[in-house]
This record gives sequence, C-alpha cells and structure tokens, in this order.
Amino acid sequence: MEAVPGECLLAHGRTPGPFRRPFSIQSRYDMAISTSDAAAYTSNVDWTSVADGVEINAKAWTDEAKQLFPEELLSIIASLHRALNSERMNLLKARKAQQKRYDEGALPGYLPADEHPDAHGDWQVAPLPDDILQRRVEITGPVNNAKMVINMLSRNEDGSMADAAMLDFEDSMKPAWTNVLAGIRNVKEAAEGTLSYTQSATNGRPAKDYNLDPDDMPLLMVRIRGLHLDESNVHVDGEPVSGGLLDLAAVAYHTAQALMNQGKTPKYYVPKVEHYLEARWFNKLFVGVQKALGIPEKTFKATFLIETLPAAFQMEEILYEYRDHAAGLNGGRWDKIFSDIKVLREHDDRVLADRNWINIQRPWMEMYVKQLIRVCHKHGAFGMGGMAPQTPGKTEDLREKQIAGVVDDKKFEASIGHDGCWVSHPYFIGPAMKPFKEKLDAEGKKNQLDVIPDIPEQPDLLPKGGVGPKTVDGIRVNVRVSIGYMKGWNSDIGAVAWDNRMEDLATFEISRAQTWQWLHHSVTLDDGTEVTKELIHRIFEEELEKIEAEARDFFASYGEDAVETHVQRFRKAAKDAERIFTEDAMRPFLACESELFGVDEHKEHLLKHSGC
Ligand SMILES: CC(=O)SCCNC(=O)CCNC(=O)[C@H](O)C(C)(C)COP(=O)(O)OP(=O)(O)OC[C@H]1O[C@@H](n2cnc3c(N)ncnc32)[C@H](O)[C@@H]1OP(=O)(O)O
Ligand SMILES: O=CC(=O)O
Ligand SMILES: [Mg+2]
Repeated sequence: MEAVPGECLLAHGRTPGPFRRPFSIQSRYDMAISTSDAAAYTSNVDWTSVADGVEINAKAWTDEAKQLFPEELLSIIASLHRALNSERMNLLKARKAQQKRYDEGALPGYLPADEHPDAHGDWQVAPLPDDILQRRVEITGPVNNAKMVINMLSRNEDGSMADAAMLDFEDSMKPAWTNVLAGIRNVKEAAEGTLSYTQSATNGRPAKDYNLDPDDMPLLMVRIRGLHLDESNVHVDGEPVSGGLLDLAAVAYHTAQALMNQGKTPKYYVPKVEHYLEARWFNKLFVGVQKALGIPEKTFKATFLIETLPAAFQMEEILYEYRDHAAGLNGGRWDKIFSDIKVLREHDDRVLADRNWINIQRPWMEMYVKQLIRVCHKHGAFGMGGMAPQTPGKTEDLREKQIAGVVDDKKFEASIGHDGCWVSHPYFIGPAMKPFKEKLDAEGKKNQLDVIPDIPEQPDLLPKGGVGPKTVDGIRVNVRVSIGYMKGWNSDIGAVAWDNRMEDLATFEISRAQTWQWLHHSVTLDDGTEVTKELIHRIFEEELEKIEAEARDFFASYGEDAVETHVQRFRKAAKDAERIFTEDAMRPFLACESELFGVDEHKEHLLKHSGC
C-alpha cells in the first residue's frame, strides 16, 4: 500500500442567493434518484444568480470562482448551453436506449454501409500544425494538482521529458467544484508559464519550490469531461450545464489566445464518446467556442479517446465528424475494458475473465488498437497508444520488472504502428520513450503516419467469454482496488498509487463492473465457488482487515490520531464500494452517485459530487 496524496477538506464560504426553481428532471441521463427526490435535492440548495439565466450554487460562488468566471465567460457558457444542451440530452437518451437493446441481446457492431458513406471515402483531416507532429510519450495527470502539473511539464532529473502532457479533468480528477476551479487556474497559469507551487517540508523531505521553464516544456493538452458529466453547480435556465462544455469554454477563454501568441496550438482530448453523433456534437462545441472567442476556424486540435465498445466500431465515422479539428484518436484501453464489460453485462456467454488477465494482446483488444491505427493513418491523423499504469515499486528488483513491463508494452505498440503512448508516472517516461525512439529514429521519422496495419476491413472487435481464469483472487484484486480508490474518491482525489499501480476512475470502473457482472450471473469460479453477495461481503471484510493492518503500520509514525482517521476512511470506502459492487442495477458511471446521500447530506455534497 502507498499513501494517497494529500487529502484535503473543502473550505467554502456561503453567499446567499435566490431560491431557485427545480430543474427539469426529465433531462437527467440516468434516473438514479426518484422524481420527488430530484426536486428535493435541487430545491435544498441556495442558488446565486450570476448572469442572465445563469445560477451558481451559492456555496460554489467563491472569490476564486468569481475570478475564473467573469460575466463574459458565463455568457459564452450560457449561449453554448442554449445552443447545444438539448442535443446533448438526446444523445445521452440514445445511449440509454442503445444499452437497453444490448441488455435485451443485441450486440454492438459496424454501422450499415449506407448509414455514413462519406466517412469511408478518400478524405484527410485538416493539416496538422507543426507543433503536434511528435507525440511519442504523453504523460497524464490530474489537472487540479499544481505540483503534478508542473512535474508533467518539466524535465526529469534523469533528463527525460515527455513530448506532451495531458492535463486531465476526467479519469484522474474527481469532478468536485474546488478541483474544477483549481484545474482551470492551473491550465491558465501553465499556459502563461507562471504556475508555481511550494511543497512544505514533510516527513523528512525539505521544502521545495516548483516552477516551470517556459523554454523547455512538453506540449500542453487538456482532457475535458465527457458528455455524460454535468457541472451540477452551474445551471443555465434551470438546467445543469455540461461539465465538458464548461471545461472547454473556461480553459479556452483563459488560454487559447495566450498559447496562439506563443505559436502553440490549443490542444484537447475528448473522452468516452460512444457514437459518431457525439463526435459531431463536440465538433459543434469546438466551432462554437472558437467563434465566441474570435479564434479562426479549425484552430483547435483534438484527440478523441476510443474507449468504449460501441465507439470501437465507429472510429472512421467519429474521426470524420471532427476532421477539421482532429489530431488523432487514442486507444484508451482501461475504459475500453470497462465498456466491454458494461455494454455486454447481460450477455452470459461474454463474461470476461479476471481483470489482470485482460490485456492489449487479447485478440479483440489487439484488433481494436490495430483498427484505430489503420483508420487514423488512412486519414492523416495520429493513432495514439494506451496507458502504462505502473507506479514505481519500493524495491530495485520490482522497479526493474516494472521497467521491463513498460518497455515490452511500448515495444509492441511501436511495432504495430502507434505514433506514441501514455504513461501515468514520470518514472516511466524514459522506458516508454525507448522503443519509440529506437524504431522511429532509425527510420528517420517523428511519427508513424505512413504505417497502415494489414488487417481485415472490418475486424472482429467483440470480446469473447469462456476463456481465461475466473478466480477468488480476481475478486480480491477488484475489492482491494475499490477500497483504495474509494478512500481517495471520498476525499476528492481521482487517482491513487495503490499496490504499485495507478488506479483511477477507469481502472476502478473495471473492478466494479466486473464484480457486479459476476454476481449478476452467479458465476461459478474455476475452483467451484459460486459468486454470491455473501462471498463478496466476506472478501470485503477480509481485505479490509488486511488493509487496516497495513494502514496501522504505514501511518504509525504520524501518530495514533492519523492512524484512526485513515482506518475510518478505509472502512467508509469499503462500505461505499461494497454497496456499489452489489447494487441491483449497474450504474452507468461511478459519478452517477447522488443516491449515496440523503437529501440533507446532498446539500453539503453537491460541491463534491457534481456528476450525472
Ligand atoms: C485510464 C486513464 O485515463 S489514464 C489517465 C488518467 N490517470 C492519470 O492521469 C493518473 C496519473 N498519475 C497520477 O495521478 C499519480 O501518478 C498517482 C496519483 C497515481 C501517484 O502519484 P504520487 O502518489 O504522487 O506518486 P509518487 O509518490 O510516486 O510521486 C513521486 C513524484 O512523481 C510525481 N508524479 C507522480 N505521478 C505524476 C504524474 N502523473 N505527473 C507528474 N508528476 C507525477 C509526484 O508529484 C512526485 O513528485 P515530487 O518528487 O516532486 O514530490
Ligand atoms: O482514458 C484512458 C483509458 O485507458 O481509459
Ligand atoms: Mg478513460
């Protein structure tokens, strides 16, 4: 076990505001809470009117928020919301209807040839600017963490540096309001080159000042929140705004021009799309934001994650839809595994094996990334590889094994034609860079846009059940991950180092969906044990006991109070995780969690649990 980084408590003032009307609950993505509860939740919050038709949770309207959201930006957000939100809601309804069809037996597949013929024609994405032609290693991390943002954008002591840094509002950031504000602030100051951070002396380490070197920085990219996430603290005409819309508008408002003045392209990542019409929606958002800010058309460049099973069948259509703003696609392998399980949750012939057995070399995963490379390169866009999740282990021996694992993985990615990949920890930038550098430098290339994998036109991308181990230890891994992750999540932290790996929203979701599915199908494990609620409860008890013992040991030097605090947090995390693992209906995303709270609690928790 390793400690999660600094857990913080929210500090927020209270600004009185007018009592606001309940929002239209019909517009919610998933009816996680009942109609009467939804109205009660909303009317139990005080709202402050901040611009024409725009209201903010009074507790969220802090001095920081006032600085980052001037009236001009709020008006831009309001007009984008009015132009785009009903379409977003329809897209989310369509997701739900599609999932119902999958639940009733349908399988995801390629679209009929006549549905989107233009996408399969001979077209190219708009020319890529010079500053995004080399992306061999991109480091990712939570955008709200200033120290990590500076580290992502800096050279390591061993001289290694990523080509790009992806500052993340999605998988690694819990979308709590203070995190959103810190994230916008960090991107603004990073783009200006002024972001700084002072780490006070702790635990034997001396104090340290962190600053950027604007002349020696990787490319800066921002991943905005996905289509499903609301920013529940900001309402326009009584409806919560889209989190991704708010992120893009705010970040571009504060940074796009500054980046362009430095000759840099404003670059974004978009997560979790499921259909080409969603890509069309995001393209409209890019057009709208550029227009509102007086930025020339086709300036923004975006990489979309292909990390859902339905999207894997529509990569060409998706890329086509935002071809004017496309830098490429990225094979988001972790959410893809989550989606494989979630989408096929009712298909008892496709129940997947232990989480640790599923990797990029399983046939349906390998075909998906090769198809991604083929589609991208055919149309002049980058085909980015996936995330190496290692965090450095404590012993030399373990670290050597981890480095070998990263090199193997990235060697495979470079060999099939990826243009670059992701790492989640700076320690692995060098090892991940090595195979790309060796192959591409030898061929005198910055990227592999010229490589087209030789695969069938429509490869089989459906996950197969009936192979691989299904074990009690597999459940233990899922339970352990969930306890470590939920402890961070409950303290507004979106990614944690745990058992020598990075665990974030995507990897937690795999564990949660898999255990739910095994329970739902009463799977018989390889040793004959049947998966039941009782079994899962017993494993939670056993793993919690082990984790408590580890925590008592780990936090001992911080004093008895610290030990008790952390033990209590692990207990709460285990309780929350078990509840989510064993709930009757599988929620679409962890963040759809309003029902974890009663109405009174929700008033306090809205700032921490903006969601869907
Ligand atoms: C599935 C996906 O979507 S992947 C993309 C989303 N997920 C992510 O981006 C997760 C990114 N990774 C992380 O958030 C972090 O690595 C964590 C939380 C898992 C671990 O962070 P820590 O607990 O700080 O790890 P650790 O103690 O090993 O850090 C050592 C140093 O590396 C830095 N560091 C660790 N990870 C990162 C990172 N991703 N970016 C920049 N710096 C980092 C730390 O800030 C620390 O710096 P310091 O020596 O100056 O104090
Ligand atoms: O976002 C990336 C993933 O793997 O999930
Ligand atoms: Mg993801």
